[in-house]
Amino acid sequence: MTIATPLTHVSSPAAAPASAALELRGITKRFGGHTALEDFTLHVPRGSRTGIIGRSGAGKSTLVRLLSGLDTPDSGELHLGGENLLTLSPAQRRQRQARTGLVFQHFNLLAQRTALQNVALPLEFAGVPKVKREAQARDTLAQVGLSGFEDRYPAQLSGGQKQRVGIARALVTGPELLLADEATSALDPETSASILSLLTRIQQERDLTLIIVTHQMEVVRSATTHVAVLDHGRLVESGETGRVLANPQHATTRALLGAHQPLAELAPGETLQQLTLPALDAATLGRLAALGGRVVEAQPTVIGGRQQVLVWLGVPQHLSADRLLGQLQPQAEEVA
Ligand SMILES: Nc1ncnc2c1ncn2[C@@H]1O[C@H](COP(=O)(O)OP(=O)(O)OP(=O)(O)O)[C@@H](O)[C@H]1O
Repeated sequence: MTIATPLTHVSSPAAAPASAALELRGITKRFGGHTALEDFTLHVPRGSRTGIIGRSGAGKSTLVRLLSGLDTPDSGELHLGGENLLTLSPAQRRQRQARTGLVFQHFNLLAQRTALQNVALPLEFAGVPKVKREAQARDTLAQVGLSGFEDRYPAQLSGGQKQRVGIARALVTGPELLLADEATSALDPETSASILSLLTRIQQERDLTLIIVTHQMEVVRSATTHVAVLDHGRLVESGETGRVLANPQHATTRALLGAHQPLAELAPGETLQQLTLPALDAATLGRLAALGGRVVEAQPTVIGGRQQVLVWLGVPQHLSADRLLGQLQPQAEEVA
């Protein structure tokens, strides 16, 4: 059983420190009494494809809003290209953050504009003359495989084609950093794979830094060089993707990998449920037994600075996760 010590850098500690495209230091963001990000520190190497993965509620969207300048942390430092953006005036900060290209889950294309006009929009905002911006938009559409689609409206494009337009729009201003927020979550697996290979090719050809925010380990596995695992607003594990996936140290990483599912231990008629509990005490075990469930495996973990127990349960097939949670309240906090 291992309790991971959160690493603060995605580069290997043994390696010479790579220069950072982006560095977050001790970032905390609260909403009222709720802490969405806590003392979050992350070093994103220049020229890497870094995945940031976490379950629902881990803090991914909060992080994306901070990185894209839509929100400000309560404390901490956000260095882009070696400069702490949080010490700049709002206007300077907006100007610097415009160097980050954003790719969205739901494409965010303007329905009344053609593909070409959508891609040209950031250049229009930047005051680039029409002929020049349309030529640049045409070139960028060609780079994402959409030559011939310039005059189509979003409603005339497939999901994958819309996302290609979204990527072209993010690239047209020549950003140093590309931030893809769940960019393939709305797509079928085949289209998702083609968008990930496009992002990988573009990152390599343009030598930019790509950050992929996702809840899917498959995306991390297929498209990233580095990964950071976010859980309850904290960084719990990070490093080179191959190393982390080959030897995940934290229970959350293992749960996301699905690599640590003791299916072999299940009895006929049982299904596996995974819960995080504050403690595995006699009262909880009693409630479980009354429901016909049993503990298959348990391991200690630390979530949000608190000691917890990650428990795999064999439960009767008719027992839904919701009912299980309801019966174990207040002990159970979540179903993974
Ligand atoms: N504006 C807000 N006001 C209050 N709480 C918020 C706000 N935004 C986020 N939170 C809370 O902060 C935590 C992190 O939310 P966030 O949306 O960043 O998670 P996420 O990892 O993006 O989840 P998902 O994958 O479900 O979108 C959650 O507990 C959420 O309820």
